[in-house]
Amino acid sequence: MTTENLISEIKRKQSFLCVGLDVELEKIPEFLLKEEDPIFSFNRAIIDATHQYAVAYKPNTAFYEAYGLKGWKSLEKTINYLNVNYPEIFTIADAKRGDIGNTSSRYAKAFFEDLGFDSLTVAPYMGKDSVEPFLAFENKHTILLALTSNEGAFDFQTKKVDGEEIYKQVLKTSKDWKNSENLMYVVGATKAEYFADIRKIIPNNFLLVPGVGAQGGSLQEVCKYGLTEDVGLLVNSSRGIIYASKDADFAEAAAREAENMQLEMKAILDGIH
Ligand SMILES: O=C(O)c1cc(=O)[nH]c(=O)n1[C@@H]1O[C@H](COP(=O)(O)O)[C@@H](O)[C@H]1O
Repeated sequence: MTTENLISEIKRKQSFLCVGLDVELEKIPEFLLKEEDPIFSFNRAIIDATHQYAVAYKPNTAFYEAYGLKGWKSLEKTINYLNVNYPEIFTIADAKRGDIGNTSSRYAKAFFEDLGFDSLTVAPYMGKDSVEPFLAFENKHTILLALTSNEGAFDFQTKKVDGEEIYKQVLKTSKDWKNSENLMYVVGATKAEYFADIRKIIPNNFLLVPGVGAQGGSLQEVCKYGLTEDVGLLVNSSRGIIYASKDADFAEAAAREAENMQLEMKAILDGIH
């Protein structure tokens, strides 16, 4: 998907919500366990109920890999379901990959070509030659970890090297990589006070912002400095939406949570235009 398509979908839906599909069998309604593929059945119901409020879905592959071959099948069925039924939706494989060049090329082929995701999360730690193989794919997006939502972000990302924080060096250095127009960045919602500085370095790139909902980040705070003219944000919530209820009404409950977030987003967008 092109960035222009993503932006027009955000404007059409008045939403920059990304729903995280982080599925654990222990957390889904018990009656679904009788289905042939409970994870896919759960995802299909969540997607059907929430798609009008969301512009993106983000399965984190850990939750599928944890169930071996069966889990990978559920992931494949989920991305196919999205691509066939909701081609206007932006899809994110959250797998946090990145390795030496020829290995990164294989990861890129797996997620962009074989599975058909629009984007993939990638760790910047191994540098330019580990990320450029992902950037080589046209109309596919590489979402580089910049400043993550967890406590451990302070172990390395905010440390200064040669007078500048490492996360800022990630933002600045990656701008010079080949096909850097295909870059988006992860910035945690729990780090809202950093958004103003981040926008000084990358005024226009899309940011994937996890950490609202279960991790306690604030949508309002993120938007204060994170929004751009083209919105420029995809705000993710996983557990806060998909586990709103463990009963028969789980999909309706998820839809209510997604709608609440969409309405809050619409109000913010109305306020700035
Ligand atoms: O790359 C991510 O999506 C990510 C980066 C980050 O800094 N923090 C973070 O929580 N995530 C992911 O975003 C999702 C957050 O889920 P909830 O806390 O349940 O909304 C999980 O899939 C995390 O792996």
